[in-house]
Amino acid sequence: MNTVLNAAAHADVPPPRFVPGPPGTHITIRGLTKYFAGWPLYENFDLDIPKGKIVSVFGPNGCGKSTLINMIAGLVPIDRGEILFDGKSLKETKIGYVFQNYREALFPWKRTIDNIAYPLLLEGRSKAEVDRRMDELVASFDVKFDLKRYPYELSGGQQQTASIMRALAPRPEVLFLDEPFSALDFEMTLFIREKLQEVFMQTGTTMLLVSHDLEEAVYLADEILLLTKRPTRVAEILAYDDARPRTVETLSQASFVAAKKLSLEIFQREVRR
Ligand SMILES: Nc1ncnc2c1ncn2[C@@H]1O[C@H](COP(=O)(O)OP(=O)(O)OP(=O)(O)O)[C@@H](O)[C@H]1O
Repeated sequence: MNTVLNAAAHADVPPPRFVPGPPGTHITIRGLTKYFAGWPLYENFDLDIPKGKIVSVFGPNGCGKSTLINMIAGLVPIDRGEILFDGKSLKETKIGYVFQNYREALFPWKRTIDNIAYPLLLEGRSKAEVDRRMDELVASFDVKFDLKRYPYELSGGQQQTASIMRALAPRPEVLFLDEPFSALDFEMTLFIREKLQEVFMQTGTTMLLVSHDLEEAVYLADEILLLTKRPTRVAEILAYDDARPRTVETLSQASFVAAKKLSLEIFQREVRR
């Protein structure tokens, strides 16, 4: 009886009116709800992600940073809600994804060059188009290693470089990066961080970056999205607008130090809550 009454009451509630984001919004998330094992991770979560910016996602352990980008990228199904890219669905949007674990991301049976070209072949590009795009990518990444090698013959940093090149090959509208540096040594982290910044400055691709390292999250970001503990909400969105290219000098600039300090304070406040 109760079920029937509840069902009728539910049916009477009109779905919330879709409210678009402010001008400059790329990704609009409305009413996003996701439960794991009966527990809410996100409940009626709204967010506007700006176009042509790098947004770093930062928050307490297990608050759902990876799940958030995975839901936006369509890798994890959502229970309820709507996610639109410039008003379009995910199916109508070209995206790229860089995984933390590059060792499992590249096809081991394909040469590195064929891994990178793979999404272009999936799109049905001609050989001439693929060759042209590959030349551009090699030039823009200033690749010094042999792309004819298999992934397992490359260093971790070289493999992650190849993963990023593959993700960028089809010129995605949005690039998702889930802790892309966490399996790299310090030298490679610096190298790939600079490459990403260069690519961003060349292309203006919207990027969503999950990072566990606050310095790295702030360094690359135009916005730092700080999340609460679960059920996860937006704690705050901080703008960080130091000029690019950001360099080693940026790290000691007052504006950078202030953005990092404020992010840390919000993070600590949320962890203690
Ligand atoms: N497939 C799943 N089944 C059940 N629970 C899951 C699943 N995926 C994620 N979770 C849970 O959802 C929560 C958020 O996970 P997620 O990996 O998105 O968090 P995160 O903020 O990226 O974590 P971390 O800071 O540890 O990297 C965690 O409590 C996790 O255990």
